[in-house]
Amino acid sequence: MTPAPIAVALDAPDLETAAHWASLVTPHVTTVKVGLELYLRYGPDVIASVRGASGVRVFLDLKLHDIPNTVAGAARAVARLKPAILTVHATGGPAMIRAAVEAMPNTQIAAVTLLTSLSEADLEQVGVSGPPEDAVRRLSALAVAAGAQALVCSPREVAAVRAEVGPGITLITPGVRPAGAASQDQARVATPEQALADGADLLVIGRPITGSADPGATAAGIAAALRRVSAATGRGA
Ligand SMILES: O=C(O)c1cc(=O)[nH]c(=O)n1[C@@H]1O[C@H](COP(=O)(O)O)[C@@H](O)[C@H]1O
Repeated sequence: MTPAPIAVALDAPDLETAAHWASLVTPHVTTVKVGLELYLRYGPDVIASVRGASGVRVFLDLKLHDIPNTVAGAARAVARLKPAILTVHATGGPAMIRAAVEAMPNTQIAAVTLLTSLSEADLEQVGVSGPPEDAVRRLSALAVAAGAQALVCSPREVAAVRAEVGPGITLITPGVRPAGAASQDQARVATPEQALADGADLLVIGRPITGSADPGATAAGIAAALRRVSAATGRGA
């Protein structure tokens, strides 16, 4: 069975747990994601540990956000780890995004538009007013013009982003919750099936898989649901 276009967020407090989750889900998904919790605790070695023998694609989610010179240096520092994807914040602006792209020619730089944990009211508080979709579209166009090959947005905006940037850009959606699952600290969410049907190329899913009693079986179940969407729509998986 072809693995599904899912990046499992390995947000674990220790390396053994993260590596165990990775081994359970890798038969079913294309990618695992290492974020700030693991990277800040264990450093660069964490990448080899979760990649393991399977050689699964590793998405390094550091969400870099600084002046262009500092981001270029940080990107050069992690380039040797050969992650498939590295995140930067789109609000860092075009020069910062371009600095990351130029520093990591062998990694897809993914620009995070507006965090999926922010509601419309939260966005208003930080000065982003109006429908989130408008700002997400604007940041997406800016990031792609600066050389980003991938974008991170909520599944609620993915169709609008696809219309904005066309087919060649990888669209990554966290904020994914199977029907009936708690949204936890995520605000702009949709189901895996909806995210894929609306144009997502890679679904980031963490706690609904890693917090379940059997992460391997849960990942397999979501992968099967995505295959049914693909069969019906011709999209993904
Ligand atoms: O860049 C990300 O991956 C990301 C961007 C975003 O806007 N929202 C978001 O939740 N994420 C990450 O996606 C994962 C979502 O995890 P769950 O909420 O447990 O499914 C976490 O590791 C977040 O750090």
